[in-house]
Amino acid sequence: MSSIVVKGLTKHFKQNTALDNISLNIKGTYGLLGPNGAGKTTLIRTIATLLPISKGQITYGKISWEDSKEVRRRIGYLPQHFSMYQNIKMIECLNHLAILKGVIDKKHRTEELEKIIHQVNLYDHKDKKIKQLSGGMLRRVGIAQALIGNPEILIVDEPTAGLDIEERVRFRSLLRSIGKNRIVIISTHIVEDLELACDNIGVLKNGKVLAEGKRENISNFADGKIWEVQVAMDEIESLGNNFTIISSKQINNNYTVRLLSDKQPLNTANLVEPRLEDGYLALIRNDEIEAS
Ligand SMILES: Nc1ncnc2c1ncn2[C@@H]1O[C@H](COP(=O)(O)OP(=O)(O)OP(=O)(O)O)[C@@H](O)[C@H]1O
Repeated sequence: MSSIVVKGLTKHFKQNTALDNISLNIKGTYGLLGPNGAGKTTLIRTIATLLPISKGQITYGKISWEDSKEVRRRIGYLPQHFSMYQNIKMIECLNHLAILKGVIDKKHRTEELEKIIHQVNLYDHKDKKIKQLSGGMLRRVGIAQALIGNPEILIVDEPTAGLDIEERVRFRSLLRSIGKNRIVIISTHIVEDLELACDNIGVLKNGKVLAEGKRENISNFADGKIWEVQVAMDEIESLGNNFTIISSKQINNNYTVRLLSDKQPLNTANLVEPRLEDGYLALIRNDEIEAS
């Protein structure tokens, strides 16, 4: 499978630089991670051909983004804010979108939609009106419409925003299964979304690429810097003043605190294996130190 190669992409909105000369190699299930305003949506919308390229280039095998018609045939897109007509049945809605996408033959369309709604686990709800669906179901309808035409590239922007924990977990494994035979780009600022769903990660901040690589390579940015220590509740505040606390968990009267520090924070602290979230935090913190 080819990768999407982004080279020297730059995007300005008047004085605001949303993307600053970024280069990426997007393959497999690929997570775009970055804080608010990093440039994720701008990049995603550019890859989806919704924003023009003024500087830089994007290619996929022999296909260049200059030929937006060729690119669009290969892309399915679920935007951050996805909504549909509230008063029609979900299956009718998908049928309508399939016609708009050019799946004209009725038999073929019916078969394809049936396959897709099974794939996204919505078959039992196909006759419900859109307004009767939960947030998670609606996101899955969003994926269903993006899968029409069996695109080689699927792009999803903030896929789990507004979903409860159970729906999130379900949605991540759905993305994982869909990504087996195509490129799936997932943009998010929720690290857990990528921990399970993605093999490759690009980290953006302020329109720049901070790092790109396999998930474990990103985790390794925090190698030797993640500590776990047990403290009493009143010690947490002073720890927080001196170190970056990643998480804390109450166990009986004590707390197990996970924190980021270049040096052993307390004699009782143990070094632990970094996760993706830790590597991401280490990258962001390094960038802040360098910028100050
Ligand atoms: N249409 C626009 N006009 C002006 N500035 C814009 C526009 N779209 C994005 N920007 C700016 O470009 C930068 C990148 O925004 P973008 O939405 O791509 O970031 P993001 O990583 O998706 O953030 P979020 O996670 O908050 O959605 C921000 O500073 C934003 O204010």
